[in-house]
Formats: sequence, C-alpha cells, structure tokens
Amino acid sequence: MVAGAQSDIVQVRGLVNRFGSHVVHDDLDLDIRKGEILGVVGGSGSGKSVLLRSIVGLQPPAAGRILLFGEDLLSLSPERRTHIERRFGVMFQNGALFSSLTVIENVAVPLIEQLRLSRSQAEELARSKIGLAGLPPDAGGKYPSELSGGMVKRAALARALALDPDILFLDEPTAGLDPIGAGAFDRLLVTLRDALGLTVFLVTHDLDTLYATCDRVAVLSQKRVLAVDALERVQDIDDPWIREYFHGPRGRAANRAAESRSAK
Ligand SMILES: Nc1ncnc2c1ncn2[C@@H]1O[C@H](COP(=O)(O)OP(=O)(O)OP(=O)(O)O)[C@@H](O)[C@H]1O
Repeated sequence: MVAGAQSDIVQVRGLVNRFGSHVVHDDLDLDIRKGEILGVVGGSGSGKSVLLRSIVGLQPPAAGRILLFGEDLLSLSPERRTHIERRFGVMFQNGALFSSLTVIENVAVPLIEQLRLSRSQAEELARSKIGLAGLPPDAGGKYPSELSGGMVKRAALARALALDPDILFLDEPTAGLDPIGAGAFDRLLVTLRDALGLTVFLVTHDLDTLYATCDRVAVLSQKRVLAVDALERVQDIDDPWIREYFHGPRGRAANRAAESRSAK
C-alpha cells in the first residue's frame, strides 16, 4: 500500500530510472496534490523530463511505483489505461504539434481518436480550446510553421486541454519566450487552474514562472527530490544548488519582481 493523502493525484514511491549504467533517479518519492501548481526544478540533466515521462507512463521505471488517480498505469488493461490517460494532458518541450496539420486539426486529433467525435464536432470543440488557450480565432486555420513561438506554446496548451484533463503536465512551457510572452503564459496558467480546478506539474528553469505560478516547488538533486515545499521555505534550504539557483543574480531579480508584483 502506498501511503499518501486522499488529495494526492499522483504518488511516486521509490522510483528508479536508469539508462545503461547511468542512474537518473534512485529511490525518488513525490506527491502531487489536487489543485496545486507544482514547479519542478533542478540542474540540467537532473531528470525532470524523465520524471514527467515516467509519471505519464512513457518511461517504464527500473523500480518503484507510480500511482495516477490511485492507479498504476503500467499494470492496467489497455481500456482502463486509456480511461486514465484521458484525465491528463501533456505539453512537451517543443510543443510536439503535427506540422502538416493546422492548429484546429492538431487540437481535434485527441478528440477524434479518444472520444470518437466526428471531424466537425471535434473541430467545433477544438475552437473553444483554442480560445481557452488565449489564441485568436484565426490562429486555428494556421500551420505551426506560421505561428510565433508564443502561439505554438498556446496551441500545444490547447491540445493538452482538449480532453478536459484533471491534471496538466508541462515541460518548460515558457522556454524560448520573451519575458512579456512568458509572463502572459504564466498568468494564463494561473487563470486556467483557478477556473478549471486543474492540477499542474510544471517543469521549468524559469524563476519568474516559479514565483508567479507555483504553490509548491520540488527540487531534483542527487537523483531524488531533495525538497518539496512552498517556494519561500525551499529557497532557504542550505544546499549549494539551491543557494546558487535562488540566491544568484537571476534568483534575486525574480524575487524582487515577485515582491513588487505582490506589493501592487
Ligand atoms: N532515452 C534516453 N536514453 C538515454 N539517456 C537518457 C534518455 N532520456 C534521458 N536521458 C538522460 O537522463 C538524464 C536526465 O535527462 P532529463 O531530460 O530528464 O533531464 P532534465 O533535468 O529534464 O534536463 P534539462 O533541464 O536539460 O532539460 C540526462 O543525463 C539524459 O541524458
């Protein structure tokens, strides 16, 4: 039996991931609470994306157990697994949109494949998701190559929202965006969480995003979760990586920006 609170949507226990002799995670534990935005940070190569991939069932672990909505994806029948997969949306680092499909067609894919909607029904629903993700209606008819970086992120978000998920997994959603675009994305994320009651697992390097959006932050270091807590407590932990990340010049600037936002 895996211990964890009722409100935990995801429970990771004793996770081990390795590639050949390279151990990425060793006995890693983590819970994701219902309704929270959980930021996941850590040095390059610390295993943030591999953790995301493990939780959504794309990376079978060498050992350990992962429960999503109380169920272990890897031990489910294909039908039950599909049922659980419909309850989460994933946005990968590069957006992973189909380049030969328009934005509407991209967002409609999961609706046609998973819900067996007709093309016209799926495209109608896709239009509402595109609006939800903050894209103008005319963006729906465009191909990914015709969009700005920020619009590609929003299109990928619209697709991740297509099936009305309970939890969103986002891998560096603001990477490559200018600060204004990144700030707008952060605000959109908080609005969506508040409006839709989403839970969000957010891998990021972006300190401004952490300060603007996250309820808790998990720090990946030394192959496990070194700390998971509210940002103000995590940043005070006495650890070399945490010191450098949160209290280096960029960390101090992001902290000052967050303080001036909350003072307004
Ligand atoms: N399919 C794979 N085969 C072999 N090694 C892999 C594979 N996927 C990831 N790794 C290795 O696992 C480690 C963790 O990778 P991961 O992408 O999770 O890091 P990360 O913390 O997300 O890094 P970054 O912040 O740079 O994106 C890295 O050393 C990476 O090279």
